[in-house]
Amino acid sequence: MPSPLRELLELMTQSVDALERVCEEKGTPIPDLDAPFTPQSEAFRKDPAAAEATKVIVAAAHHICAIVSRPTDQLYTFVAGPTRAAAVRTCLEANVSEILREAGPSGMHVKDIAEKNGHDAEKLARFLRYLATGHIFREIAPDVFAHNRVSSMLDTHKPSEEVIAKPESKYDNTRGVAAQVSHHLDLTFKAASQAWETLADPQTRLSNEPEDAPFARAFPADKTLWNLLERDAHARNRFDLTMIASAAAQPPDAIFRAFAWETLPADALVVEVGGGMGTSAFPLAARFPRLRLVVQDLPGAVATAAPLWAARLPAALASGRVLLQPHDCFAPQPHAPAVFLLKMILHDWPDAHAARILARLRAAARADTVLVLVDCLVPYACRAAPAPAPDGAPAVPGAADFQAPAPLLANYGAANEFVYIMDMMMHMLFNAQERTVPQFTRLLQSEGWGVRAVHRTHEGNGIFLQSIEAVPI
Ligand SMILES: C[S@@+](CC[C@H](N)C(=O)[O-])C[C@H]1O[C@@H](n2cnc3c(N)ncnc32)[C@H](O)[C@@H]1O
Repeated sequence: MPSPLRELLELMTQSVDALERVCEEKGTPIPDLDAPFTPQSEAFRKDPAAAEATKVIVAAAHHICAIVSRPTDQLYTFVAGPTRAAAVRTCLEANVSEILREAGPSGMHVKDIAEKNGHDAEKLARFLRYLATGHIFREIAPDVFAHNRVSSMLDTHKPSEEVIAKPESKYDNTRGVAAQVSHHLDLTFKAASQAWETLADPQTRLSNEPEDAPFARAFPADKTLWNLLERDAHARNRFDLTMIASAAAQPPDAIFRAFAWETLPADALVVEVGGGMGTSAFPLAARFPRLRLVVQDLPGAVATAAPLWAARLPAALASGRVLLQPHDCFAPQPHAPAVFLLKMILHDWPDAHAARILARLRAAARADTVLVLVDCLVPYACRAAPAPAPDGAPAVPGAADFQAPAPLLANYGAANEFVYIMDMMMHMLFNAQERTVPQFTRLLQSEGWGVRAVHRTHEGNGIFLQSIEAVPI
């Protein structure tokens, strides 16, 4: 009987073989860790067999580390979270990425980096060396650092002189990942520092109110992230870019697979609740110009979104096909559309609040209204049979999690860690959560919605921004 270590190694070997085979057939190289990211460097992932092989390799590699590492070393991969985060934040906000991009593949001595950004060279070298040890940046000669594929994600692609001179507009008009990292390392990081204090306090321990989240303890004047974003235009802009980055992490046509939009009649009304910058509404309006779309959000978000629409799809607003509407999702819903779309909305709210949002939509819904939720679907870490459908009804298509081959963790372990990271972030920021399919099912049912189908895609690992279709019951 082979040991788990051998079995994991065997899975890894088979997956490396499969990955190399697909990459050779498709002409999509396995990326070079030492070269900066390009969209082409990730092209191999589009193939489902390559994506599956990648997940198994990552999950098996981490699982093997957990078996053979000293337990304290393994523990410290988590204990060191704040230290790791602080090192990334330092290099991000000290504009090291922009400086190193301009230096090119031969890199730059840390004294020259410090000369440009005005920081202490010795300290910068230590942060950079720590990150290089985690495969973020490279130390290519003593104290000489260069980008690699991972560190290049921190680059805004703006001139270093500009971001050093104008830090407040550093993330404006960027493609988003650096802004997303900045948002998390600033607001989420500070909120996370208060997670235990919030749970230790009997006043907040059992509360699920957003005003009692760790965020509120870190930012007592604002209480919620939404209040902070309404008063701080820089933070709002950076947050909106995080949504654009999340959308960019998905294939551009992902929203088209969330629901069969083509089955809607001409002039059908789609209301997107909390539509933000239109990461879904833009592609929908462009591909289905006969649909009518109402994109609702808080006034600050609508004000930021309006010029984006005016620039990208001016005809949509001018013709009245797309309406941007300031609307609080806790207020009565004024429309009875063919489809309500909520993407990354319910994960921002604890159950009681999410139920109130769903109740407003149910009260406004027609008998044939469809509710489309796009959110993460959290898998269990263990092997679990799909939850039985209520009253012996047939199982909901797509409800079962994708499961990894044994002895990997059923949820593909570290390969899917991002969904648990997001779940923790939702806790820190909002007292909210990502949900399992059974949790969504119960929540929806409590407000008169029945789950009709779950749509999972390989690109999202069956987890990231998948969709649930629900109908009035
Ligand atoms: C996580 S973002 C998702 C944005 C968008 N659906 C997307 O996927 O790009 C959540 C959105 O909910 C909006 N929001 C927060 N509170 C709201 C409320 N009470 N009513 C309506 N929208 C709200 C935020 O402004 C933000 O744009």
